[in-house]
Parts: sequence; C-alpha cells; structure tokens
Amino acid sequence: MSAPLPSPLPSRLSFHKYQGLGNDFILVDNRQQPQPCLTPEQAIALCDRRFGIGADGVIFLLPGQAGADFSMRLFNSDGSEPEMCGNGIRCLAQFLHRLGIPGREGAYQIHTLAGRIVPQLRADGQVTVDMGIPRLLAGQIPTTLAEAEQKVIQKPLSVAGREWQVTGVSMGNPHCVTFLGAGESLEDLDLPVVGPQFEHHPAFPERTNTEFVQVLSPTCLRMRVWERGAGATLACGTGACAVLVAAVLEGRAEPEATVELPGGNLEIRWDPSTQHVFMTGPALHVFSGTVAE
Ligand SMILES: N[C@@H](CCC[C@H](N)C(=O)O)C(=O)O
Repeated sequence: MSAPLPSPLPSRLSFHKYQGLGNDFILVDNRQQPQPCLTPEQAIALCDRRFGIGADGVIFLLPGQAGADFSMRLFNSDGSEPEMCGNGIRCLAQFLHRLGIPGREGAYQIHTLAGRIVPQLRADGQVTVDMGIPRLLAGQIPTTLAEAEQKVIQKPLSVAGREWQVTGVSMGNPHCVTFLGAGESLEDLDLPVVGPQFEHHPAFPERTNTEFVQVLSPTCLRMRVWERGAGATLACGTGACAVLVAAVLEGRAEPEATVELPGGNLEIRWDPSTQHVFMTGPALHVFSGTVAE
C-alpha cells in the first residue's frame, strides 16, 4: 500500500472550530495581514474529516476594508472561494465576542465579497444578520436561464433526466431553488446524484448552491441543500435566505418564515420596505486548537 501523500497541513496553526446548525467552520484570526494566511490547498487539507480537522470551510477574520470594522473571507472545503457565508458570519460574530471585541451595541460591520454584512449578537445568544438585498436578475446570480436583466422565476431546467422548475436568487453567492411537487418528499432525493449535476450545470457559469424545498405552510419551509464547493451540508444560511425569497416570489410564503434545515431552524425575514433580508440563528464555539508540528 502506498504511503499517504505529504499533507500541506500548516503546522502550529492556531484555529477555532465553530458551527451554525451543524454547518461547521475552522476560524483563523488573520487580523495581522490583509490576505488569508493559508492557501486553498491548505484549506482543503484542514477540512478533511480524516486527515485534517474536518469542516465545511475555513473562515478568515481579516482587517476591515471600506470603512468596515473587519473583513471576512472563506474557502469552501473544495478550496473554492465563495462571496459570502450566512452560518459562517454568525460564527464570526461569536468569535469576535469571545475575543473580547464588543461591537457597536453588539453589532459588527463586516466587509465581505458580497458587500457590507452586519451580524448582531442577541441577549438570548443567537445572532441576527442583516444579509443585505437579494439580487434577482439573471446577470447578477449569474445564470443563463433568462436574459441578463430578467428575473429567474419558475424557469425549466433539465437535470438528472427530469425537468425541474427553478428560481434563481443571489445573496452574493448563487442559489438555485426548487420546490417539490405534491407527493414528493425531501427524503427521497438522491442528493449525491442530483446535487453535483445542479452545481455544475452549464446554466450556472460560477456553479451554484441548490436548495430543495417542501412548503409546510406559508410561514414554515423545510429544505435540504447541496452546496457549491462543499456538497450536502446540514445547513446553509445564505441558502435559507434564498429559499424564503424564492418562496415569496413564487407566492408560496409570507415575507417572514421559519426555515427548517437538517441541522436546525433559522428565522428569515425579507423586509418589504428596505428589501433587506434578516437571518436569525445560533452559532457555537466547539473547540480551539493548534495544528501539530
Ligand atoms: N454554508 C454557507 C455557504 C458557504 C458558501 C457556499 N458553499 C458557496 O460556495 O456559495 C452559508 O451558510 O451560507
């Protein structure tokens, strides 16, 4: 049997493991330099659940840009860099609090590749995040399922031998949302088969996250997710926001609803006056450590 490949694990790296509804991340205090201290290859190695620490991604706490208090960047477990991470930014807010950085009335101004995002710690220990305004035009998602200046609502998409109706939403990162038909169940979905075919579909030039949704009521949505660059995860915060937005656009839900994910629930609100989406949910520190020599 051949010896395992040499690991690019960054020896002696201090890290902090957090999770939001089981969507788990390795957080690195990277405030000493403007660029991430790790390469995508090192992030892949750290995320490996056998040879590394194990996580859905690596999140970097960086110095602020554009007037923000701090910046956040992250690598998915496949080494790709997404624009934003909803569960992850709740974890980042808890990390800042644990570092003894109070924020303004518990709120932190965070610069991300999706723009300014504002998580706020709540007295009950949960975190509410102003996720900004969803992008709904095909050119913003991006997708070729419609003309660039058109919305993508209930468009047909052939995947895995069947036609799905999909709605596209960007929360800074791309999301393809599809609602199950009567008699279909989330448990019957073969995510490892259909997920990658959605993720890599040519209609999504930057790949996509895909959410499969069952409407329990206009104020309760149940979902599973296949994430771009991470696969099937227990929760996706930007995905839950995209699901609420898509459900409202399709006339299936109220602007405020509970989104049930395999890892737990998120409360999502799409404010009609400001068009901002707000997400509320938990984020917990699991352990801290240092990578071996
Ligand atoms: N799980 C995250 C999303 C992380 C990024 C996503 N995989 C992408 O590539 O867009 C969340 O909670 O939003």
